[in-house]
Amino acid sequence: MTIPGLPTPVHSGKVRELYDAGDGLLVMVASDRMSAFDVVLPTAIPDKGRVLTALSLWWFDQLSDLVPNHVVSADVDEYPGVFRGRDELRGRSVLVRRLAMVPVECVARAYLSGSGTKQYRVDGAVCGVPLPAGLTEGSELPDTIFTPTTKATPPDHDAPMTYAEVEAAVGPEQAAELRKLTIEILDRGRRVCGPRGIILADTKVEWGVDAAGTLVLADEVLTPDSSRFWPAEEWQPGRAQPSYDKQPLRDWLESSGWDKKAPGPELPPEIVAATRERYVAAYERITGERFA
Ligand SMILES: Nc1ncnc(-c2cnn(Cc3cccc(F)c3)c2)c1Cl
Repeated sequence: MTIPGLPTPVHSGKVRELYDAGDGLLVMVASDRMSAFDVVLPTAIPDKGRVLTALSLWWFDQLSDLVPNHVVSADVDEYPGVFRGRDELRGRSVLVRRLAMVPVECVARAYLSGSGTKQYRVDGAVCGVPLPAGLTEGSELPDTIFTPTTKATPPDHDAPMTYAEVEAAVGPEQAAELRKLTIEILDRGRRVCGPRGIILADTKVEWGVDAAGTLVLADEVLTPDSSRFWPAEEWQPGRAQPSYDKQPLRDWLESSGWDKKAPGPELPPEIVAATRERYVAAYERITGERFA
């Protein structure tokens, strides 16, 4: 989504852009683009960017007693320069302070799934963390574990890191803080989501360091794009769990005969509507607030 009059993004993700706003500031923008099975689909999901931005901001606020964060403002009328008042950014962007990003994708897991299950089946461990025997896809773990990865540049994939490798990368003090805080964030997210019928299985957070050397929570936090959200009433270890937000889309794609190596197909209106509704429902159930 190139926005006229804005500079070229300093980073373009599958569904997001990052702009330099000068004076040590960045503008993060969440688009309505949807990706599935690692493919960006041609059909946008209306309001997806606004819902995920609102949810992330709500979590930053919920976590503000635990950790400082990079948010400066989410009011586009307060943004600097060419970003100020731009309607294309309203509700789907955040003005943040530029940090020195920690070179580790900080993942915490309370359930075994995806790449974690694959590692477990080979090693009986995930990122070097030994797990009990007898676990399967979707199993709840006895404790929340820290399972970091490298920050690979596409087309390379993020590679699992052992805790010793994190210590070598950032030093033992910061490694201990990354593990403790990342686990605490997932545990807090679970305490909010669980009673509302949503299993928060895992999450990925990104950390930066400010000029004072303090760890600051950056990027997005506890959204369906950075975490696995499962409907609790459908939890069944032993198979891939349905995704709270993506399942209607995944089911349709699988039934449509789409070849996952081919470009993504256009989505029928009812699948777009069902997907939008899942994002809005997740926001309203978690925050207890109506999505406007
Ligand atoms: N506060 C910060 N300071 C320095 N760097 C970052 C940073 C770099 N990359 N990313 C990931 C990303 C966030 C959004 C849109 C994208 F395209 C990519 C975040 C941040 Cl958030």
